[in-house]
Amino acid sequence: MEALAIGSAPPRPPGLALPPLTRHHHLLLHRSKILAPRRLVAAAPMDAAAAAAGRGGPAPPRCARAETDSEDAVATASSPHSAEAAGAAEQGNGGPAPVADAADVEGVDGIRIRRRPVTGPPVHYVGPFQFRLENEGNTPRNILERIVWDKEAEMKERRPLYMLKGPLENAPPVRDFVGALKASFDRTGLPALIAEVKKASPSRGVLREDFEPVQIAQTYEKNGAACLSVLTDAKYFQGSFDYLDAIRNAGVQCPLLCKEFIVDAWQLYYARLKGADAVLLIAAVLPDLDIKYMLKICKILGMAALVEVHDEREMDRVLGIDGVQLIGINNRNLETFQVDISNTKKLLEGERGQTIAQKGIIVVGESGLFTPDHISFVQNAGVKAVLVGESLIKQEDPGKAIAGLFGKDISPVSAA
Ligand SMILES: O=C(O)c1ccccc1NCC(=O)[C@H](O)[C@H](O)COP(=O)(O)O
Repeated sequence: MEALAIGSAPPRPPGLALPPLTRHHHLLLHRSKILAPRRLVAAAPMDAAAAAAGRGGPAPPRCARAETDSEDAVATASSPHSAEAAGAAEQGNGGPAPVADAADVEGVDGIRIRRRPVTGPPVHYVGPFQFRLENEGNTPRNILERIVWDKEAEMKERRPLYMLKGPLENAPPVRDFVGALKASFDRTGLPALIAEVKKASPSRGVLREDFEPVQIAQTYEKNGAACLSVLTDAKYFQGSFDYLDAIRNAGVQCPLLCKEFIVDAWQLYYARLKGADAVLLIAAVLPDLDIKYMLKICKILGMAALVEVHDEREMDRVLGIDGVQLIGINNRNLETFQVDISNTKKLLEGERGQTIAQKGIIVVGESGLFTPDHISFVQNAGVKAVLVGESLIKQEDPGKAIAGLFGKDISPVSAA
């Protein structure tokens, strides 16, 4: 592993040498006056002194910059190429914030998820209450956007990066995630299994009440999983970063994917620190420059990156990025939650499939795989690996369920 580019002394050591993204400058992008459709969504008692003085109480803490500019709704996006302008805006020396339409953001960066909640119209004060109006600007458009907005808020609470330096030096050695997938495919002739340690999900609620992550990981490994995917998001998936080191410390050898909603390079370092061998980068969430930047950090840390796409546009973006080894095609529609495994086939047809083959990229079919027919279908479409959660985790013994999913025993013992 290359030396980590992390310095040692607070508050921001020169050796930290992280590219600008870690500071997450957020470019003001959207000067929207669109207030409709309006809906009252929140009421909170106003600051008593302010009420007595006949003025509004303190503005909610969210998105402070926007609160100071109450006429403007702002959408923000995080990307290195926006950093310069946003940095100037943050320091108050850049004049008016650059203005662009939310649609332009998608057009330029290709991301579908707005990267920070816009605030919409100002708070209204009525007597001792303050009201916030719900509009398209301050309401997540889908579950992924909601998760990502919460994740960005979560990031504000994180420990500073320099505090990870010491523990990172003692992180367990990285395991070869891509190598394990290839070895499994060569051994079985079937898509390598990334089995997901997943207690709950936004679409299905709690999947397994008696959730013992270590036991589940052990039975997955014993029954032929090549790698494991560990959900670390607490709020929506009831996951935990602690599951990563718990599973490793229990002696499980399968490389581990940290299944997180990554919006900040800090999460990459933390994932490694907790024992991850790979991370998920979601193209709907991350602009190309962020993906490139994060791929570089993954390389420095020795981790693999599974870059996830949902549609042709995201696939084309990702195919334009050098150094991508693994592409995950997610069959779950983010708006409706419906899974349609023909999405995998659609995205691998024609020129895209050829480019993927030429580049030697391994494609992972993700979500909604329940039967041997499903596995055959995505294998015929061109995947070399599958990421499976629900159909295994809901079974009494999730490990034994692997043979049912593949239509045969794929455990290493069966091959011996
Ligand atoms: O699983 C969800 O409900 C979900 C909702 C919003 C964003 C992501 C979501 N899932 C993450 C995944 O990618 C799946 O856990 C993974 O592909 C396994 O899917 P499945 O086999 O269908 O459990």
